[in-house]
Amino acid sequence: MSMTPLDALLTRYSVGPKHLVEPGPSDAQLALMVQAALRAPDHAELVPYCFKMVRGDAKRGMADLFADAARAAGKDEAGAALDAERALRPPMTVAVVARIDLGHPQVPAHEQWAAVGGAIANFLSAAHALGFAGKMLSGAKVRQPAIAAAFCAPGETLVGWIALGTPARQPGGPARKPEAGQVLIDWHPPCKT
Ligand SMILES: Cc1cc2nc3c(=O)[nH]c(=O)nc-3n(C[C@H](O)[C@H](O)[C@H](O)COP(=O)(O)O)c2cc1C
Repeated sequence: MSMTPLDALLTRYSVGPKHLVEPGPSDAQLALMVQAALRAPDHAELVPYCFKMVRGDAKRGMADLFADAARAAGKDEAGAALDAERALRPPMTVAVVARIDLGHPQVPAHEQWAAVGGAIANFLSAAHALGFAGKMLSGAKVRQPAIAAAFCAPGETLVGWIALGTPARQPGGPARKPEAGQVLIDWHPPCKT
């Protein structure tokens, strides 16, 4: 039975790299995820982001960067190996890079960040609708100069990485979330004094 679009939105939840197995998405499936990301609201259609696929030999290169960053942060070889493993484990990793135009005449930075968030959410929901799972991850690594420079041009920000693959465990339903009523509230105009 296929999932309705609303089912996909209501049942998506993050699945971490430990629980992701092959297969990862095909090129055609990745293109659908990116098309879904591009449907997110985006003031003035700035597209203030891009997705960088890490696959094949690039995975090893990212693992080396992660290991070097771990050593630079004072971790021992076991810690460096653990960080390298984070790059190698998921079937596929997609780096999310933001390009926020701080001087845009109409669109302030927070609206551009909202577009980035919408794109990430749509990307993950599309992955889920296609039978995959994933998790957006960041951590201090995104600010590590060598890692940031490896993924970003000047002025860009490394938001983090989406680990992607097939979920290995039975879907257990979405993570605990607030009731809708906690975030959907009636607005009232301020009282005139
Ligand atoms: C930009 C961004 C960065 C994130 N970085 C991390 C992270 O480094 N570690 C982590 O455990 N969760 C991180 N999260 C949160 C997870 O991706 C996930 O959304 C959270 O665990 C809630 O699970 P859910 O998506 O099933 O609601 C990040 C989320 C976003 C949007």
